[in-house]
Amino acid sequence: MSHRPSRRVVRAAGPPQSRPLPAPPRDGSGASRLPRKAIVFVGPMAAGKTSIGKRVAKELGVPFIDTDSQIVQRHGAITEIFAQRGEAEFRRIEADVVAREIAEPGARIVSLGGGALTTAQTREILRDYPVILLMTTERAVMKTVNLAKRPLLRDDPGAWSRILEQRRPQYEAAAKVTFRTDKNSKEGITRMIIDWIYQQSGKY
Ligand SMILES: Nc1ncnc2c1ncn2[C@@H]1O[C@H](COP(=O)(O)OP(=O)(O)O)[C@@H](O)[C@H]1O
Ligand SMILES: O=C(O)C1=C[C@@H](OP(=O)(O)O)[C@@H](O)[C@H](O)C1
Ligand SMILES: [Mg+2]
Repeated sequence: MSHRPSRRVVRAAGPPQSRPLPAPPRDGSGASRLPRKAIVFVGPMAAGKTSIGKRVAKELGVPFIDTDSQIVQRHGAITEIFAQRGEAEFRRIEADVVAREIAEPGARIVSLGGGALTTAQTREILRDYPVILLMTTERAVMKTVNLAKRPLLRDDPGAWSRILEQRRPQYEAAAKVTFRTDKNSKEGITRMIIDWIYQQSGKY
């Protein structure tokens, strides 16, 4: 039977802290304390999955994979895929890329697109993975989001909240832990996530 770690929600609150990023353990056990499989970032559009995922991977010294980037490399711009082939075809391509990247052995960070969990196959595969949900607010997103790259928001930025409410149950069911990216600096969030990953030692 697969091991199902208990869910824990970390609500980032309070002022940004100045503690440095956690150093890898001095006994050289850092790598052995990491999961031997993908650590997966999920969450709504522009919550920070790509940017925080990249930082966490760099700090841990493990590969970083962004499934949207993989799709763009193989199939061209996401806006073009949506416009010319439709969202259903995009989801099919996305599900294949996610399945392939998640199946690679060894510690690595895999950041998904915000709609990846709308595919049942992806939700099922992720049940036994350390899945980190990044959550934010429409207010915070509207300050930072690059609308040109996100076809679902481009013509209707207010769709962010409506889409989030539709998907929230899927995000919450998949998440083993949640971090708020609207309440902390990128460095602070990165540090908390790395702490959490090391706390998972031996679970995955
Ligand atoms: N505290 C924060 N955490 C994460 N992202 C932040 C934060 N503050 C600002 N941002 C910005 O928000 C945007 C998030 O975009 P991105 O990482 O592409 O999100 P996603 O991959 O979830 O769509 C980036 O431009 C990032 O620089
Ligand atoms: O939420 C979504 O349906 C989407 C999110 C995007 O990724 P980000 O969440 O990284 O912006 C990208 O996959 C595509 O535009 C569709
Ligand atoms: Mg992204």
